[in-house]
Amino acid sequence: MKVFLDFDLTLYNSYRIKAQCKTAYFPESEKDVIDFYRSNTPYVLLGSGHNVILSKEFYDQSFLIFNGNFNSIDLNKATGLIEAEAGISMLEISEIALKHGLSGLEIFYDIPSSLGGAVVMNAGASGEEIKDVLVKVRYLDLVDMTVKEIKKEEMGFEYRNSFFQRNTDKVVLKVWLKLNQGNQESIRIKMDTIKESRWAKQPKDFPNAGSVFKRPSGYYVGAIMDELNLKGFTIGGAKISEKHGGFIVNFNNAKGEDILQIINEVKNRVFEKFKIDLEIEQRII
Ligand SMILES: NC(=O)C1=CN([C@@H]2O[C@H](COP(=O)(O)OP(=O)(O)OC[C@H]3O[C@@H](n4cnc5c(N)ncnc54)[C@H](OP(=O)(O)O)[C@@H]3O)[C@@H](O)[C@H]2O)C=CC1
Ligand SMILES: C=C(O[C@H]1[C@H](O)[C@@H](CO)O[C@H](OP(=O)(O)OP(=O)(O)OC[C@H]2O[C@@H](n3ccc(=O)[nH]c3=O)[C@H](O)[C@@H]2O)[C@@H]1NC(C)=O)C(=O)O
Repeated sequence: MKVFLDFDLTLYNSYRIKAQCKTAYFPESEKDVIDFYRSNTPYVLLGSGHNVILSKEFYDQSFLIFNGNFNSIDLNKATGLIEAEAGISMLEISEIALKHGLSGLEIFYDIPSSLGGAVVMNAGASGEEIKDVLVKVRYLDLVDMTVKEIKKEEMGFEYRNSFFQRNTDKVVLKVWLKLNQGNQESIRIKMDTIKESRWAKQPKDFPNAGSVFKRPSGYYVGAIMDELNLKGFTIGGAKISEKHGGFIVNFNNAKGEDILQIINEVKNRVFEKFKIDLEIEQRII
């Protein structure tokens, strides 16, 4: 396992917020992950850092960062079963599925995430979610430091919610997925089409971490921002994207605090006008 002291986290969070941690660990195997939890507390876990707001400039905690490592994968083309470690990126795994003519991960081609992070929050787009292809998960239970397995049916998946979202003392180590035999050309077309439509709608020009809030029942956050005239609303180096109101972008050296202040203001104004209590999707660290 690689270990770094006084580690700069700027390139490890997709908002590109400048922050440092005292120690950063990059595991390469399940043993590395378990060893880390045996010897280090308190801690922060980052998959690929695409769903976090770093609220502090310096962290005393140790960071365990997967960042595309801890990514071994086994694939059985005949059965469509994939067994992969939690650190693999969804981009990599969707490209491997494509190469083997397996369908089911096309939407994840453009969802920046680790496999573990995607399972934790039941990531999805275009009406599909990771739960649709999930079979089971192997995880480290920090309560008794044992490794356990849980089947999809026992994970109580909901929109952007899962057993792991509700139990943050469990660490996803390995994931089993079941894909369908497909046609390589159709898989490629679906991947490209979804990516194209997302790039047309979402801000890709400034660092961001996707949707800030969950969709409130019966509403779209972007449409609410239009109605409240909040697009472009700026605090410090952060602003609500003019392109998609559901995103906050870092356009000029934003601090985590800038993003949190925008969130606060948006929550207040939305509650005032619509009596909706917006729920944050991103993790504040
Ligand atoms: N649809 C879209 O376009 C986008 C979606 N996203 C979503 O955001 C998420 C980003 O994933 P990722 O970048 O990996 O997440 P992050 O690295 O941003 O981690 C976010 C939190 O998830 C938890 N977590 C991550 N990995 C694990 C794991 N292996 N086991 C247990 N908990 C874990 C940790 O919380 P804790 O330790 O507190 O449990 C962590 O603080 C995905 O769900 C992705 O789909 C992000 C951007 C755009
Ligand atoms: C980006 C994420 O996921 C995204 C995912 O990519 C897209 C596409 O499937 O659907 C969700 O966004 P979303 O609810 O904003 O959906 P979109 O399809 O982008 O927009 C919904 C509707 O709002 C309208 N809209 C959008 C933006 C805007 O500024 N104004 C506006 O009116 C659009 O025209 C559309 O009719 C996911 N977000 C959540 C929280 O559910 C993420 O989770 O980080």
